[in-house]
Amino acid sequence: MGTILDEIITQKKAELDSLPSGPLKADREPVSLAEMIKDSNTMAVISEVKRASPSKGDINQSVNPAEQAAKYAGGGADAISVLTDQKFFSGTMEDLGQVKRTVDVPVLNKDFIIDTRQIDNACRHGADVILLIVAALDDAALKALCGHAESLGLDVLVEVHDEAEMERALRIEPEIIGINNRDLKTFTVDIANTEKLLGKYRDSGPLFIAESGIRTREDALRMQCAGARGLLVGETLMTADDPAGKIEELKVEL
Ligand SMILES: O=C(O)c1ccccc1NCC(=O)[C@H](O)[C@H](O)COP(=O)(O)O
Repeated sequence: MGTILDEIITQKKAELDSLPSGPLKADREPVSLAEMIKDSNTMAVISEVKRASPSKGDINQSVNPAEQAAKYAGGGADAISVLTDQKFFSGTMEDLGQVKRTVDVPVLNKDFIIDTRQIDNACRHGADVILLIVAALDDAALKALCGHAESLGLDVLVEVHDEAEMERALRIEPEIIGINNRDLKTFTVDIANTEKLLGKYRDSGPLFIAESGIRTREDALRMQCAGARGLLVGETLMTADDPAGKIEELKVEL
């Protein structure tokens, strides 16, 4: 039986031919996530708009993405991540556009990108950063998609979960690597995964972001001690009574 990632990628392939085409916004100047992280003296908190997920089902279906992003920005979010996959996460590209029109910080299109047409579409909707998941791509595709995004002025967050993926990611010399604490095959979440990988790779060059399962200031401190420069936080913020206050709690000093 295939994994959820296999299912999602199959769906993405089926959607490719119906993606809109047309001009890219040639005059726009994407905001750099890497520069934002480098300039910050606290952990960068990439705050996610996430209505639902395969592991949790409904999280916050009634959210207004623009209002949520404004709350995040008010709490000092360094970037906003928008999950745009419709079938598995109940997101849309329109969510991304709304968020981009609301905030000044970099906006990440969090989706399952396997083709340059998805990157073009992300660019059209105002993305500053795209995600490339190493587990979903072979080496040639990873390199080509990264190059395509960079040619459009977009930053790339390259996501890994284990050592083999880290070795593959490092070969393309990315500026930012996200370590996902969620195993996309089993849905097990353990923030010790970031500690384990950074124990070996923290001085290998990229800026590291700890992704998934971050709930408390103590978690943030653990990630900071491990060598991460930022956090990607979804469910904790989407279910918080006071998302801005939660972001302030997670923004630990470096
Ligand atoms: O969240 C899931 O269930 C999921 C399942 C399959 C592929 C990706 C998935 N999540 C995407 C993410 O990486 C997270 O939304 C992100 O890291 C935030 O995680 P969390 O703070 O635990 O909501």
